[in-house]
Amino acid sequence: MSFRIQPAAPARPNRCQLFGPGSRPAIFEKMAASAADVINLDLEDSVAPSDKDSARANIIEALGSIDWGNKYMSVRINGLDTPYWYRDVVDLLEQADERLDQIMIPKVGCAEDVYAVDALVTAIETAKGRAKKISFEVIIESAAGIAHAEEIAASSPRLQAMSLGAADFAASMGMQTTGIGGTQENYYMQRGEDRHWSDPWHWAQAKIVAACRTHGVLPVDGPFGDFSDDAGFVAQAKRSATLGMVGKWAIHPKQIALANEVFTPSEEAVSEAREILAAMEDAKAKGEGATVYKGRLVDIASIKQAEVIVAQAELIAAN
Ligand SMILES: CC(=O)SCCNC(=O)CCNC(=O)[C@H](O)C(C)(C)COP(=O)(O)OP(=O)(O)OC[C@H]1O[C@@H](n2cnc3c(N)ncnc32)[C@H](O)[C@@H]1OP(=O)(O)O
Ligand SMILES: O=CC(=O)O
Ligand SMILES: [Mg+2]
Repeated sequence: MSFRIQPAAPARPNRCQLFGPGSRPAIFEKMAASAADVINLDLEDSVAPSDKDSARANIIEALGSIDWGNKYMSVRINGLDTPYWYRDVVDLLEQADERLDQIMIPKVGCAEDVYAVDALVTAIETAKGRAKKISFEVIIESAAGIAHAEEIAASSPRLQAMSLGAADFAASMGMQTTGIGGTQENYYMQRGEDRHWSDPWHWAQAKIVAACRTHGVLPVDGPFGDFSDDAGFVAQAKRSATLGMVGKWAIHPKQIALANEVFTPSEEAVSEAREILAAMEDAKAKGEGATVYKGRLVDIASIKQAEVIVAQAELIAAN
Protein backbone atom coordinates (compact mmCIF):
# COMPACT_ATOMS: atom_id res chain seq x y z
CA MET A 1 0.00 0.00 0.00
CA SER A 2 1.12 3.52 -0.70
CA PHE A 3 1.87 5.85 2.23
CA ARG A 4 -1.54 7.31 1.34
CA ILE A 5 -4.09 4.76 2.54
CA GLN A 6 -6.91 3.97 0.10
CA PRO A 7 -10.11 5.45 1.56
CA ALA A 8 -13.11 3.19 2.11
CA ALA A 9 -16.17 3.74 -0.09
CA PRO A 10 -19.50 4.49 1.64
CA ALA A 11 -20.71 1.42 3.54
CA ARG A 12 -24.17 1.01 2.10
CA PRO A 13 -25.56 -1.57 -0.34
CA ASN A 14 -25.73 -0.27 -3.92
CA ARG A 15 -26.38 -3.49 -5.87
CA CYS A 16 -29.24 -2.16 -7.93
CA GLN A 17 -30.29 1.40 -8.80
CA LEU A 18 -33.86 1.39 -10.15
CA PHE A 19 -34.72 4.22 -12.54
CA GLY A 20 -38.12 5.68 -13.29
CA PRO A 21 -39.18 8.83 -15.14
CA GLY A 22 -40.38 11.64 -12.87
CA SER A 23 -43.15 12.18 -15.41
CA ARG A 24 -44.60 8.72 -14.64
CA PRO A 25 -45.79 8.94 -11.02
CA ALA A 26 -48.00 5.85 -11.47
CA ILE A 27 -44.90 3.66 -11.08
CA PHE A 28 -43.49 5.37 -7.96
CA GLU A 29 -45.29 3.05 -5.49
CA LYS A 30 -44.02 0.05 -7.48
CA MET A 31 -40.50 1.43 -7.31
CA ALA A 32 -40.85 1.87 -3.54
CA ALA A 33 -42.05 -1.73 -3.15
CA SER A 34 -39.16 -3.12 -5.23
CA ALA A 35 -36.01 -4.85 -3.98
CA ALA A 36 -33.65 -2.15 -5.35
CA ASP A 37 -31.16 -0.64 -2.89
CA VAL A 38 -31.21 2.77 -4.59
CA ILE A 39 -34.09 4.59 -6.30
CA ASN A 40 -33.30 7.08 -9.06
CA LEU A 41 -36.22 9.36 -9.85
CA ASP A 42 -35.38 10.93 -13.18
CA LEU A 43 -35.69 14.54 -14.31
CA GLU A 44 -33.28 14.12 -17.22
CA ASP A 45 -33.38 12.05 -20.37
CA SER A 46 -36.49 9.96 -19.70
CA VAL A 47 -38.53 13.16 -19.26
CA ALA A 48 -39.67 15.22 -22.25
CA PRO A 49 -38.85 18.95 -22.13
CA SER A 50 -42.54 19.84 -21.86
CA ASP A 51 -42.83 17.65 -18.72
CA LYS A 52 -39.82 18.96 -16.78
CA ASP A 53 -41.82 21.22 -14.45
CA SER A 54 -44.51 18.65 -13.66
CA ALA A 55 -41.93 15.87 -13.19
CA ARG A 56 -40.08 18.04 -10.65
CA ALA A 57 -43.31 18.64 -8.75
CA ASN A 58 -44.22 14.91 -8.88
CA ILE A 59 -40.87 13.93 -7.40
CA ILE A 60 -40.95 16.51 -4.63
CA GLU A 61 -44.45 15.39 -3.69
CA ALA A 62 -43.58 11.67 -3.85
CA LEU A 63 -40.44 12.03 -1.73
CA GLY A 64 -42.63 13.29 1.11
CA SER A 65 -45.74 11.17 0.64
CA ILE A 66 -44.58 7.64 -0.31
CA ASP A 67 -43.08 5.18 2.17
CA TRP A 68 -39.73 4.45 0.53
CA GLY A 69 -38.60 2.19 3.37
CA ASN A 70 -34.82 2.09 3.75
CA LYS A 71 -34.07 2.84 0.12
CA TYR A 72 -31.37 5.36 -0.73
CA MET A 73 -33.26 8.09 -2.57
CA SER A 74 -31.56 9.82 -5.48
CA VAL A 75 -32.90 12.27 -8.06
CA ARG A 76 -31.19 12.67 -11.42
CA ILE A 77 -31.11 16.36 -12.30
CA ASN A 78 -30.63 17.75 -15.80
CA GLY A 79 -27.20 18.38 -17.26
CA LEU A 80 -25.28 21.60 -16.69
CA ASP A 81 -25.60 22.46 -20.40
CA THR A 82 -29.40 22.77 -20.07
CA PRO A 83 -31.64 25.56 -18.75
CA TYR A 84 -33.29 23.11 -16.32
CA TRP A 85 -30.61 22.04 -13.85
CA TYR A 86 -30.54 25.06 -11.54
CA ARG A 87 -34.32 24.92 -11.09
CA ASP A 88 -34.03 21.17 -10.36
CA VAL A 89 -31.51 21.87 -7.59
CA VAL A 90 -33.30 24.91 -6.17
CA ASP A 91 -36.73 23.27 -6.05
CA LEU A 92 -35.43 19.97 -4.69
CA LEU A 93 -33.35 21.57 -1.97
CA GLU A 94 -35.97 24.15 -1.05
CA GLN A 95 -39.04 21.95 -1.23
CA ALA A 96 -38.20 18.24 -0.94
CA ASP A 97 -38.24 16.86 2.57
CA GLU A 98 -35.33 15.21 4.35
CA ARG A 99 -36.09 11.89 2.62
CA LEU A 100 -33.95 13.11 -0.30
CA ASP A 101 -30.55 11.47 0.13
CA GLN A 102 -28.70 12.19 -3.09
CA ILE A 103 -28.56 14.14 -6.34
CA MET A 104 -27.27 12.42 -9.47
CA ILE A 105 -25.40 14.78 -11.79
CA PRO A 106 -25.39 13.50 -15.40
CA LYS A 107 -22.87 14.12 -18.16
CA VAL A 108 -20.18 15.39 -15.81
CA GLY A 109 -17.13 16.43 -17.86
CA CYS A 110 -14.80 17.96 -15.28
CA ALA A 111 -14.45 18.51 -11.53
CA GLU A 112 -15.80 22.06 -11.89
CA ASP A 113 -19.20 20.69 -12.94
CA VAL A 114 -19.50 19.05 -9.53
CA TYR A 115 -18.08 22.16 -7.83
CA ALA A 116 -20.83 24.29 -9.39
CA VAL A 117 -23.61 22.03 -8.11
CA ASP A 118 -21.90 21.75 -4.72
CA ALA A 119 -21.79 25.55 -4.37
CA LEU A 120 -25.50 25.90 -5.16
CA VAL A 121 -26.53 22.96 -2.94
CA THR A 122 -24.40 24.20 -0.04
CA ALA A 123 -25.89 27.70 -0.21
CA ILE A 124 -29.46 26.39 -0.23
CA GLU A 125 -28.82 23.84 2.53
CA THR A 126 -27.42 26.61 4.71
CA ALA A 127 -30.13 29.14 3.88
CA LYS A 128 -32.89 26.61 4.53
CA GLY A 129 -31.22 25.04 7.56
CA ARG A 130 -31.54 21.55 6.09
CA ALA A 131 -30.42 19.05 8.72
CA LYS A 132 -29.19 16.37 6.31
CA LYS A 133 -26.33 17.13 3.94
CA ILE A 134 -27.23 15.49 0.67
CA SER A 135 -24.72 13.37 -1.22
CA PHE A 136 -23.86 13.33 -4.93
CA GLU A 137 -23.44 10.67 -7.56
CA VAL A 138 -22.21 11.36 -11.09
CA ILE A 139 -22.53 9.69 -14.47
CA ILE A 140 -19.45 9.34 -16.65
CA GLU A 141 -20.99 9.37 -20.10
CA SER A 142 -18.84 11.53 -22.33
CA ALA A 143 -15.33 11.63 -23.74
CA ALA A 144 -14.51 14.48 -21.34
CA GLY A 145 -15.98 12.56 -18.40
CA ILE A 146 -13.85 9.49 -18.95
CA ALA A 147 -10.75 11.59 -19.68
CA HIS A 148 -11.21 13.40 -16.35
CA ALA A 149 -12.60 10.49 -14.30
CA GLU A 150 -10.00 10.75 -11.56
CA GLU A 151 -10.35 14.49 -10.93
CA ILE A 152 -14.12 14.04 -10.95
CA ALA A 153 -13.83 11.23 -8.38
CA ALA A 154 -11.88 13.65 -6.16
CA SER A 155 -14.18 16.63 -6.81
CA SER A 156 -16.33 16.82 -3.66
CA PRO A 157 -16.63 15.23 -0.24
CA ARG A 158 -20.31 14.81 -1.12
CA LEU A 159 -19.50 12.38 -3.93
CA GLN A 160 -20.51 8.80 -3.09
CA ALA A 161 -20.94 7.00 -6.43
CA MET A 162 -19.92 7.16 -10.08
CA SER A 163 -21.75 5.29 -12.88
CA LEU A 164 -20.82 4.54 -16.47
CA GLY A 165 -23.65 5.69 -18.75
CA ALA A 166 -23.23 3.54 -21.83
CA ALA A 167 -25.80 5.29 -24.05
CA ASP A 168 -24.53 8.85 -23.90
CA PHE A 169 -20.98 7.59 -23.61
CA ALA A 170 -21.30 5.73 -26.92
CA ALA A 171 -22.75 8.83 -28.59
CA SER A 172 -20.07 11.14 -27.24
CA MET A 173 -17.29 8.77 -28.28
CA GLY A 174 -18.75 8.42 -31.78
CA MET A 175 -19.21 4.66 -31.33
CA GLN A 176 -21.10 2.90 -34.14
CA THR A 177 -23.96 1.50 -32.06
CA THR A 178 -27.48 2.27 -30.93
CA GLY A 179 -27.33 -0.47 -28.26
CA ILE A 180 -27.19 0.55 -24.58
CA GLY A 181 -24.41 -1.58 -23.03
CA GLY A 182 -23.67 -5.24 -23.58
CA THR A 183 -22.17 -7.14 -26.51
CA GLN A 184 -21.63 -5.15 -29.69
CA GLU A 185 -21.95 -7.22 -32.85
CA ASN A 186 -18.97 -5.64 -34.61
CA TYR A 187 -16.55 -5.71 -31.67
CA TYR A 188 -14.88 -9.06 -32.10
CA MET A 189 -11.60 -10.86 -32.67
CA GLN A 190 -11.34 -13.34 -35.54
CA ARG A 191 -8.90 -16.22 -35.80
CA GLY A 192 -9.53 -18.53 -38.72
CA GLU A 193 -13.15 -19.61 -38.40
CA ASP A 194 -13.38 -18.68 -34.71
CA ARG A 195 -15.00 -15.41 -33.66
CA HIS A 196 -14.82 -14.09 -30.10
CA TRP A 197 -16.69 -11.03 -28.95
CA SER A 198 -14.73 -8.55 -26.84
CA ASP A 199 -16.05 -6.05 -24.33
CA PRO A 200 -15.96 -2.44 -25.61
CA TRP A 201 -16.96 -1.10 -22.17
CA HIS A 202 -14.13 -2.80 -20.30
CA TRP A 203 -11.51 -0.07 -20.51
CA ALA A 204 -13.92 2.67 -19.39
CA GLN A 205 -15.20 0.54 -16.52
CA ALA A 206 -11.65 -0.24 -15.37
CA LYS A 207 -10.78 3.47 -15.49
CA ILE A 208 -13.86 4.33 -13.43
CA VAL A 209 -13.14 1.61 -10.86
CA ALA A 210 -9.55 2.85 -10.41
CA ALA A 211 -10.67 6.48 -10.06
CA CYS A 212 -13.37 5.50 -7.57
CA ARG A 213 -11.20 3.21 -5.47
CA THR A 214 -8.48 5.87 -5.30
CA HIS A 215 -10.94 8.36 -3.82
CA GLY A 216 -13.39 6.24 -1.79
CA VAL A 217 -16.30 6.39 -4.25
CA LEU A 218 -18.64 3.52 -5.25
CA PRO A 219 -18.16 2.42 -8.90
CA VAL A 220 -21.45 1.43 -10.57
CA ASP A 221 -22.36 0.02 -13.97
CA GLY A 222 -25.13 1.95 -15.74
CA PRO A 223 -28.00 0.87 -17.96
CA PHE A 224 -28.46 -2.25 -20.07
CA GLY A 225 -31.13 -1.25 -22.54
CA ASP A 226 -32.38 -4.59 -23.88
CA PHE A 227 -34.53 -5.63 -20.95
CA SER A 228 -35.71 -8.72 -22.88
CA ASP A 229 -32.17 -10.13 -22.71
CA ASP A 230 -31.69 -11.47 -19.17
CA ALA A 231 -28.62 -13.54 -20.06
CA GLY A 232 -26.96 -10.50 -21.67
CA PHE A 233 -27.72 -8.38 -18.58
CA VAL A 234 -26.29 -11.02 -16.24
CA ALA A 235 -23.14 -11.43 -18.34
CA GLN A 236 -22.58 -7.65 -18.36
CA ALA A 237 -23.23 -7.44 -14.60
CA LYS A 238 -20.86 -10.33 -13.86
CA ARG A 239 -18.09 -8.64 -15.85
CA SER A 240 -18.70 -5.41 -13.91
CA ALA A 241 -18.67 -7.21 -10.54
CA THR A 242 -15.47 -9.02 -11.48
CA LEU A 243 -13.84 -5.68 -12.28
CA GLY A 244 -14.79 -4.23 -8.87
CA MET A 245 -18.07 -2.45 -9.51
CA VAL A 246 -20.61 -2.71 -6.69
CA GLY A 247 -23.88 -2.58 -8.61
CA LYS A 248 -25.80 -1.85 -11.78
CA TRP A 249 -28.80 0.19 -12.88
CA ALA A 250 -32.17 -1.40 -13.63
CA ILE A 251 -34.20 0.39 -16.29
CA HIS A 252 -37.00 -2.18 -15.94
CA PRO A 253 -38.18 -4.00 -12.80
CA LYS A 254 -37.22 -7.41 -14.19
CA GLN A 255 -33.55 -6.42 -14.01
CA ILE A 256 -33.62 -5.84 -10.22
CA ALA A 257 -33.42 -9.47 -9.08
CA LEU A 258 -30.73 -10.15 -11.68
CA ALA A 259 -28.55 -7.30 -10.39
CA ASN A 260 -29.13 -8.20 -6.74
CA GLU A 261 -28.08 -11.78 -7.37
CA VAL A 262 -24.88 -10.89 -9.24
CA PHE A 263 -23.76 -8.22 -6.77
CA THR A 264 -24.48 -10.35 -3.66
CA PRO A 265 -21.53 -12.69 -3.11
CA SER A 266 -22.73 -16.30 -3.34
CA GLU A 267 -22.72 -18.52 -0.24
CA GLU A 268 -20.04 -20.58 -1.95
CA ALA A 269 -17.82 -17.52 -2.52
CA VAL A 270 -18.29 -16.35 1.07
CA SER A 271 -17.51 -19.74 2.60
CA GLU A 272 -14.42 -20.09 0.40
CA ALA A 273 -13.31 -16.59 1.49
CA ARG A 274 -13.80 -17.56 5.15
CA GLU A 275 -11.81 -20.76 4.60
CA ILE A 276 -8.96 -18.73 3.09
CA LEU A 277 -9.00 -16.43 6.12
CA ALA A 278 -8.90 -19.49 8.42
CA ALA A 279 -6.04 -21.04 6.40
CA MET A 280 -4.10 -17.80 6.71
CA GLU A 281 -4.74 -17.68 10.48
CA ASP A 282 -3.21 -21.18 10.72
CA ALA A 283 -0.28 -20.06 8.56
CA LYS A 284 0.24 -17.00 10.75
CA ALA A 285 0.26 -19.17 13.89
CA LYS A 286 3.08 -21.17 12.30
CA GLY A 287 4.96 -17.99 11.40
CA GLU A 288 4.28 -18.42 7.66
CA GLY A 289 3.16 -15.67 5.30
CA ALA A 290 2.07 -18.05 2.55
CA THR A 291 0.35 -21.43 2.47
CA VAL A 292 -1.60 -23.75 0.19
CA TYR A 293 -5.40 -23.74 -0.07
CA LYS A 294 -7.07 -26.27 -2.40
CA GLY A 295 -3.81 -26.70 -4.29
CA ARG A 296 -3.18 -23.01 -4.87
CA LEU A 297 -1.08 -20.30 -3.29
CA VAL A 298 -2.66 -18.04 -0.72
CA ASP A 299 -0.69 -15.34 1.06
CA ILE A 300 -1.20 -12.05 2.87
CA ALA A 301 -2.73 -10.45 -0.27
CA SER A 302 -5.27 -13.29 -0.29
CA ILE A 303 -6.47 -12.08 3.13
CA LYS A 304 -7.35 -8.71 1.60
CA GLN A 305 -9.09 -10.36 -1.36
CA ALA A 306 -11.11 -12.63 0.92
CA GLU A 307 -11.98 -9.73 3.21
CA VAL A 308 -13.53 -7.84 0.25
CA ILE A 309 -15.99 -10.69 -0.29
CA VAL A 310 -16.77 -11.20 3.40
CA ALA A 311 -17.24 -7.44 3.92
CA GLN A 312 -19.64 -7.23 0.93
CA ALA A 313 -21.69 -10.14 2.30
CA GLU A 314 -21.78 -8.70 5.83
CA LEU A 315 -22.80 -5.25 4.56
CA ILE A 316 -25.69 -6.74 2.60
CA ALA A 317 -26.77 -8.98 5.50
CA ALA A 318 -26.79 -5.99 7.86
CA ASN A 319 -29.16 -3.96 5.63
C1 LIG B 1 -30.06 5.82 -20.92
C2 LIG B 1 -30.70 6.27 -19.61
O1 LIG B 1 -30.63 7.39 -19.26
S1 LIG B 1 -31.47 5.03 -18.66
C3 LIG B 1 -32.25 5.89 -17.32
C4 LIG B 1 -33.48 6.65 -17.71
N1 LIG B 1 -34.53 5.80 -18.21
C5 LIG B 1 -35.56 5.44 -17.43
O2 LIG B 1 -35.70 5.86 -16.31
C6 LIG B 1 -36.51 4.44 -18.02
C7 LIG B 1 -37.08 3.57 -16.92
N2 LIG B 1 -37.98 2.54 -17.43
C8 LIG B 1 -39.18 2.82 -17.96
O3 LIG B 1 -39.58 3.96 -18.09
C9 LIG B 1 -40.05 1.66 -18.33
O4 LIG B 1 -39.65 0.50 -17.64
C10 LIG B 1 -40.08 1.32 -19.85
C11 LIG B 1 -40.56 2.53 -20.65
C12 LIG B 1 -38.71 0.89 -20.34
C13 LIG B 1 -41.03 0.15 -20.05
O5 LIG B 1 -42.25 0.47 -19.43
P1 LIG B 1 -43.53 -0.44 -19.66
O6 LIG B 1 -43.86 -0.48 -21.12
O7 LIG B 1 -44.60 0.00 -18.72
O8 LIG B 1 -43.00 -1.87 -19.23
P2 LIG B 1 -43.82 -3.15 -18.87
O9 LIG B 1 -45.18 -3.12 -19.47
O10 LIG B 1 -42.97 -4.33 -19.20
O11 LIG B 1 -43.96 -3.04 -17.27
C14 LIG B 1 -44.29 -4.15 -16.48
C15 LIG B 1 -44.73 -3.65 -15.11
O12 LIG B 1 -43.65 -2.95 -14.48
C16 LIG B 1 -44.00 -1.60 -14.19
N3 LIG B 1 -42.83 -0.77 -14.45
C17 LIG B 1 -42.32 -0.40 -15.64
N4 LIG B 1 -41.20 0.32 -15.47
C18 LIG B 1 -41.01 0.40 -14.11
C19 LIG B 1 -40.01 1.01 -13.33
N5 LIG B 1 -39.00 1.69 -13.89
N6 LIG B 1 -40.11 0.88 -11.99
C20 LIG B 1 -41.12 0.20 -11.42
N7 LIG B 1 -42.12 -0.41 -12.14
C21 LIG B 1 -42.05 -0.30 -13.47
C22 LIG B 1 -45.18 -1.30 -15.11
O13 LIG B 1 -45.99 -0.26 -14.56
C23 LIG B 1 -45.88 -2.64 -15.15
O14 LIG B 1 -46.59 -2.79 -13.95
P3 LIG B 1 -47.96 -3.67 -13.89
O15 LIG B 1 -47.55 -5.09 -14.15
O16 LIG B 1 -48.44 -3.42 -12.49
O17 LIG B 1 -48.85 -3.09 -14.96
O1 LIG C 1 -27.57 8.02 -18.66
C1 LIG C 1 -27.20 6.95 -18.99
C2 LIG C 1 -26.69 6.64 -20.28
O2 LIG C 1 -26.38 5.47 -20.53
O3 LIG C 1 -26.58 7.58 -21.10
MG1 LIG D 1 -27.23 9.45 -20.23
